[in-house]
Amino acid sequence: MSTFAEFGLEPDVLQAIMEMGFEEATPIQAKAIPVAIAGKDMIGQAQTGTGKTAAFGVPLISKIAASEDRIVALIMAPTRELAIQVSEEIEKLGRFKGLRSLAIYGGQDISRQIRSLKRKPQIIIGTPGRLLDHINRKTIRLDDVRTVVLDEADEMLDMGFMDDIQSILKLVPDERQTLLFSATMPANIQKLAQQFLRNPEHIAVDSKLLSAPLIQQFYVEIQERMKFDGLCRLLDMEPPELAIIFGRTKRRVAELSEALMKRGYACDGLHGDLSQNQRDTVMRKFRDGSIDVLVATDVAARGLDVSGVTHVINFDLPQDPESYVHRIGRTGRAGREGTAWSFVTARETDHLHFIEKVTRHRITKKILPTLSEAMEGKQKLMAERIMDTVRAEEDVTPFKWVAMQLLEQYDSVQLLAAAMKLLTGDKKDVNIELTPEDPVRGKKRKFEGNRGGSGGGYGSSSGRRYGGSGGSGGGQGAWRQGQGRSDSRGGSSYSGGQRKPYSGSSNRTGGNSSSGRDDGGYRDANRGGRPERRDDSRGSRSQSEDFVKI
Ligand SMILES: Nc1ncnc2c1ncn2[C@@H]1O[C@H](COP(=O)(O)OP(=O)(O)OP(=O)(O)O)[C@@H](O)[C@H]1O
Ligand SMILES: [Mg+2]
Repeated sequence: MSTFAEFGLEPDVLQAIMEMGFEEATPIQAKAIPVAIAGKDMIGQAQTGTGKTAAFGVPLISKIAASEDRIVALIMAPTRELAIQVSEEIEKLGRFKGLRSLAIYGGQDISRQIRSLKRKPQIIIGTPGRLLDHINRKTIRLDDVRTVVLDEADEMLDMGFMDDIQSILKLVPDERQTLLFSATMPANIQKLAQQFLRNPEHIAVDSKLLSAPLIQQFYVEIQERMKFDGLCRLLDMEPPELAIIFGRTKRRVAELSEALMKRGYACDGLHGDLSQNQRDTVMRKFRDGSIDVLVATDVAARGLDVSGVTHVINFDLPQDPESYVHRIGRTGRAGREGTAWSFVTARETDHLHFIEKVTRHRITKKILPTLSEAMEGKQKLMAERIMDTVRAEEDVTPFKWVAMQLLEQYDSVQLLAAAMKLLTGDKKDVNIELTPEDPVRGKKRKFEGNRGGSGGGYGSSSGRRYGGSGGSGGGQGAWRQGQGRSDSRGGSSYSGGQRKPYSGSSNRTGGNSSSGRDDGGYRDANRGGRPERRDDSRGSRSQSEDFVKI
């Protein structure tokens, strides 16, 4: 099973899939779509970045009639950014059917959402806190819901949404289909599944491998106070196309992004203390390439799909192995390659080995690049940019006269070197001091990973590897995105990153996550700093278009 046509989808849905540039189904899609179309409950597990959204999105869209004027499908996701992203994918999938969907999340003006609800969307994609808010206000009724999807269900539980999810699910008729998706399935998910899924089919791809071959994983042993300079060296040596740097706490993220800006990097921070407007702006800047470095708490660890992320750097090690997998899974998506670096202090080496053990992946130790290696990397990049401009025969006429004058007076090498120094925006002399973080202390718990599949059991799936040697259905795991989705962002300043065209083989998986996130209430997973606050429901507005006709 490899092409979407084989699922017997209606032409409107097939056309949408083609326009999105999907040529072949990914392995999880190949397995999950027929089961979901058959109406069965399902627990779907596959590595990060392998198309789980469409795996539930395609069957969901297929089942809804455009004439429907009630809410018939409900998708729950842990964070606002994820709710928005999933709703965008659902919107694309349903475009030609003329369905309506609406993202409902905290931090956005509720009366605006209420107005949008009057347009009778058939599909709601929401974070649990705000959903419950609407249910209590009777602005959302779930009486007609026939399909429920829990995306990143383990994370929602981790964030303390169990009660909210239970309250919501109790209001959905029993005669429904429930689908649960994540890259990782820790033990607590079983509880939820037992309670709310009926004879679920366990669909897993490569469940034995929690590793991610398309993501190169490295770690550096480093002292806490050396981390910042180490980070700058890494960014200089291997200039990313886009990079996400994870910090443990909101304070950490705020300090770090400010420090990087001071040193001349195009970066911004994302954490739960920002208003929805600010969060939207940061994400937009990252997606369109006006910044290349996003510093974030775990609010960005789950599900976020930004094409062109070549590097993930764990400035602070995450608390859970699952979180590690989800974090690094922000790169190496849709068959592309990526690189993950983790900073590990001496007292955290045991924790790193625990992560290695759970993810069953060796993380290679590396030594930080020296100052001159880092400088060389940066200079190479500058040279490339200059050469690109020359090769592209860009019009530099207005600069030529002054250039000639300068060349008459000064040595050409001296001149070019000075110009490059200016171009690199090097601000190494800016003094930066970050508040130190305590070393991470792993939760003492037994990891159940994704081996906990009851019944059908995840392990029983043959663990077919797609791409590489294994091939998926049509061979060589050739699923990839065509032109339908932009994967190069115009105007991005970097070209030195190592984004490579899709090359197949990929296996990865994830776990749950730790620190701060979204949605309602508080959550204390951030040691050594203020915990990230979840702030779903009440609050500011968002400028993003929240209602999409699909
Ligand atoms: N069949 C396909 N062919 C090519 N690209 C695809 C296909 N299906 C999905 N994609 C793309 O792959 C990327 C990752 O998809 P998605 O976000 O659904 O992954 P995921 O499995 O949910 O990852 P995560 O575990 O991080 O949430 C997206 O950009 C999506 O558009
Ligand atoms: Mg996902």
